Amino acid sequence: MTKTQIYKFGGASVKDALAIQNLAEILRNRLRNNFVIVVSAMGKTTNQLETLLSLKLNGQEYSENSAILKEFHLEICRALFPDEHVIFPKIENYFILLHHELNKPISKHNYDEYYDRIIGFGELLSSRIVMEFLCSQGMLILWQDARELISTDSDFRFAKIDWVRTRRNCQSQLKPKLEQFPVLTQGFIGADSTGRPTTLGREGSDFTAAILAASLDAGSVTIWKDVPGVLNADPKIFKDTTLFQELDYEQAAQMTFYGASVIHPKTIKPLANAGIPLFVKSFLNPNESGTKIHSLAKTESIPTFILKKDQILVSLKVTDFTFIEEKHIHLVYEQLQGLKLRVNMLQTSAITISIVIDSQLFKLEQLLEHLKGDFEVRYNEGLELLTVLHPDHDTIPALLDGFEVLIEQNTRNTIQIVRRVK
Ligand SMILES: Nc1ncnc2c1ncn2[C@@H]1O[C@H](COP(=O)(O)OP(=O)(O)O)[C@@H](O)[C@H]1O
Ligand SMILES: N[C@@H](CC(=O)OP(=O)(O)O)C(=O)O
Repeated sequence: MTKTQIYKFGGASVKDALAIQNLAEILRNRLRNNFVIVVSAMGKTTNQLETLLSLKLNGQEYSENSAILKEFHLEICRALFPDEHVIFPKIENYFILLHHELNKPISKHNYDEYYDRIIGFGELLSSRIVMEFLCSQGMLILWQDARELISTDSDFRFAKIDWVRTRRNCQSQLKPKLEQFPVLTQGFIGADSTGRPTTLGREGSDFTAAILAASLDAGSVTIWKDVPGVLNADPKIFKDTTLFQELDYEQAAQMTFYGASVIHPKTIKPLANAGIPLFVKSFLNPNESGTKIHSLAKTESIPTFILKKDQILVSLKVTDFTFIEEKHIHLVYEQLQGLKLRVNMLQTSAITISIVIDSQLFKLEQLLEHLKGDFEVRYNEGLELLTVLHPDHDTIPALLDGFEVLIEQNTRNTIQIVRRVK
């Protein structure tokens, strides 16, 4: 039997009717049995659902935003389907369910669980629309609710995978279907052991594709993007980028760790462990080879630039005339872990620990609250963290033109700079 192939289509590849028609063309000659299609929410739908949530949290009116989101999906459907198509009542139905959920009470304390009940509607809507469109184009495909496959713990918004149960679900529920038909499902969403919806972290649909691949012993995963493949920098930010034809799993994992957003950071590990190749290809030029990420004996080291925006630099100074010791670092990490915050950069001096973290709703105030008893705390928001892997030192000054550098860290293979626009 041929091995399963997995295609993942992200928000940009399903952002409007033309994009969905293009997706269908990509699939037309490639589709076969043992084929899983994973889709994300359309365009910026997840951000819009986050806006709905914050309006609800602040007790503000959200009905207009919800109406705009519904109209966005209906307009795409009007361009793809005849008026009487079943998709229209289905969309109505999803919005009734969404409002039913939004009518429930929300607070800071149940926010994460509430978030996961709401945010997955983007994927549910897009997967229905794409599935119906593919069927209307003569491609018979089964729709699968990913929450029946992706089993997680109850760590809402950042749920961790229960690999044993997920594998069991995939083998017992998905595999028999795949022997007959291609299956389309949602990225990003799962459910805990009691069936409550969970999500895998923003941009987690790439990770879903990798989880399904590992659980099905798949032959390959292809993620379709609006770029030619993995480049040595984000082409939306940097000029003159170079395409990697191939990358070793480790190189790719390192790039994603520092924030190369083209692939979700958790995607590489399950694929590397199972030796499943990952292809990153352009949905705009689907016949181009893109980037193949697999096990390589020899790797190329060209300068690679990664920029993370919305960073916060927190400086923690000891107040009792001691010097920084392991116990201080331990304390800081313990608080960060409790708040599910990752350190993007750490620097210590005699009396100060400096950490760089992503800006996240509520998190900074909670962190400051927890640490103010042990440290004198200062922070700077609105910063950028620039990481250069395999730096060519001549190019660095140009990257700092017009910026103020707050901290900098150099190793032989990596430079990290926290900068702010002057
Ligand atoms: N090193 C890189 N190579 C290619 N694209 C990159 C890189 N770093 C960041 N990107 C950005 O990743 C984007 C594609 O990822 P993403 O927006 O998450 O896709 P989708 O949501 O459609 O799956 C590109 O449009 C590009 O701006
Ligand atoms: N829709 C979710 C999950 C996701 O992975 O999306 P995308 O594939 O468009 O990055 C998000 O925006 O976070």
